Amino acid sequence: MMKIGLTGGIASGKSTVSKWLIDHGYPVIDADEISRQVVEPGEPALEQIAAQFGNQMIRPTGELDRRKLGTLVFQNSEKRALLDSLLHPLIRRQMLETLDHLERGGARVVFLDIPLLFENGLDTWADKTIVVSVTEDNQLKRLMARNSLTADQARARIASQMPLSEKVNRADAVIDNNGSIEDTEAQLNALLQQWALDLT
Ligand SMILES: CC(C)(COP(=O)(O)OP(=O)(O)OC[C@H]1O[C@@H](n2cnc3c(N)ncnc32)[C@H](O)[C@@H]1O)[C@@H](O)C(=O)NCCC(=O)NCCS
Ligand SMILES: Nc1ncnc2c1ncn2[C@@H]1O[C@H](COP(=O)(O)OP(=O)(O)OP(=O)(O)O)[C@@H](O)[C@H]1O
Repeated sequence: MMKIGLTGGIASGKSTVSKWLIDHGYPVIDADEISRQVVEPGEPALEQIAAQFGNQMIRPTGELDRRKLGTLVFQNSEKRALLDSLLHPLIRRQMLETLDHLERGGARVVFLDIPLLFENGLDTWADKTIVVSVTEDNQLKRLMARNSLTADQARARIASQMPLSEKVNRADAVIDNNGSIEDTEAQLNALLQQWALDLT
């Protein structure tokens, strides 16, 4: 089974690319989605977050207050490291389980949509890597719009990751997502053909 690591900078367009892949029948393991599953009400990780970061991180509904925790960890790297140390082992374990399941099911290819692929050395799991890239200006604008953040808040989030330019340098292939979605889809199509991964 060929494993393709899919990454980029925050708000560079990974989810947009992932959605296209899923719509076209490819299996995608989404680390962000798993990171939400492991903190659902009743999960031990949610209790650990309450214990380490305070009960004010849990909403009256019993769910994690993602906005509040995000505001804290993206302006405090020690707190972010603490959160990462709680969640990353759980996320990794779930990803490995799903990989195993897909492998047993005879999948030919799987995409690993992982924002911190290079930061956490998970590119070693992948046969090839794709980075979804945008200019700093587009990244900032899209992140501010999507998450209703100020420019300073958005810059802090961008700064919490490896510079996108460095990810581009490490990638086997780069998708430029500055243009229209159709532009991006055309690049993906071409790449999948080049790598002989088209399903048609
Ligand atoms: C801090 C949290 C609660 C904020 O939640 P929120 O719903 O606002 O954001 P979401 O989870 O959709 O993440 C949005 C993007 O932020 C970036 N990001 C998230 N966590 C981190 C992190 N620890 N370090 C650097 N970038 C991160 C990623 O690019 C991600 O795609 C959440 O991101 C979280 O639990 N992060 C820790 C787990 C993690 O590392 N997730 C990302 C990779 S698996
Ligand atoms: N080609 C495009 N043109 C205009 N807007 C776009 C384009 N691609 C993505 N967007 C928008 O930019 C924002 C970020 O895209 P997306 O959520 O796919 O990024 P991401 O890399 O998955 O982000 P994160 O790392 O935060 O999960 C979204 O609001 C999305 O709708």
